[in-house]
Order: sequence, then structure tokens, then C-alpha cells
Amino acid sequence: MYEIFVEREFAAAHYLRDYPGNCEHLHGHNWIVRAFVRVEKLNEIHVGIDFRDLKKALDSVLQELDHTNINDHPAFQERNPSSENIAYFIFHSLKERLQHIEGVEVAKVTVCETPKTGVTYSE
Ligand SMILES: Nc1nc2c(c(=O)[nH]1)N=C([C@H](O)[C@H](O)COP(=O)(O)OP(=O)(O)OP(=O)(O)O)CN2
Ligand SMILES: [Zn+2]
Repeated sequence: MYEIFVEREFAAAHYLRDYPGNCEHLHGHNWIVRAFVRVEKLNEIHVGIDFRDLKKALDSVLQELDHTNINDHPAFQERNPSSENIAYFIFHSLKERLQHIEGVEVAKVTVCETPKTGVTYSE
């Protein structure tokens, strides 16, 4: 089994409703996202999934959030845009985008607000 990952970044604002502190005010992060997929078999050139294809799929998800206020996104009307919920959203959006590729399964998604703080979501 191989776990293949790519890391991307995006810039966006958010605020946490009902947070007992200054995170309830609008503020921004340069978010760092790592997406890991699980692949059992390699193709004829011994690649599980091309990094480029994985980056393309992840970028198309992140495009929805980049340079926005994440609280305005439809997925975050009911749910707070915490790193936890953002990781959940990216995981499931990426899963949808990769579902046509046989043998590739999204394993986990890590979302970091800074290089030192973050969350990993898996099913
Ligand atoms: N488990 C989580 N905890 C926190 C989240 C989160 O999404 N999940 N989010 C926040 C806020 O977004 C806040 O912006 C980040 O807080 P913090 O990491 O404390 O950032 P600071 O810049 O204030 O931290 P310093 O290390 O003191 O500079 C909070 N918690
Ligand atoms: Zn924040």
C-alpha cells in the first residue's frame, strides 16, 4: 500500500461563531493543506497517482475557498469554519473529484492554520 500526498496553500479569512475570544472576529490565515491518498497498485510506469493529477483535483477544491471569507461558503452556513470542518469539507470534496479514478482512495486531509497548528481528518 502506498500513501501519496501533495501539499498546497491558500489564503482566506474566517471567524468562529461563539468562540470565547478574538477568533470570533474576522481574521485571515495562509492555510496549508496536505491531502493523502491510498493506492495499492502502481501503473505501468510505477506511479500510484500522478502528483500533478492530485494537485489539480485539490486545487479545484481550494479554489472555492482561496481569497474568500470562508464563512460565506454554502458549506459553512450551519457549520463553523474551524480547521476541523474545513478538513472535513476538503476531504469529501476531493473524494468526489477522484471517484472516477479506480484504485485511488482519499486517506486523510490535514489543514493547518500555521505550520505549527492543524487538524487531520480521516473517515
Ligand atoms: N481545534 C481548533 N482550535 C482552534 C481553531 C480551530 O479551527 N480548531 N481555530 C482557532 C482560530 O482560528 C485562531 O485564529 C487560531 O488561534 P491560535 O492558533 O491560538 O492563533 P494565534 O495567532 O492566536 O496563536 P499564537 O500561537 O498565540 O500566535 C483557534 N483554535
Ligand atoms: Zn483562525
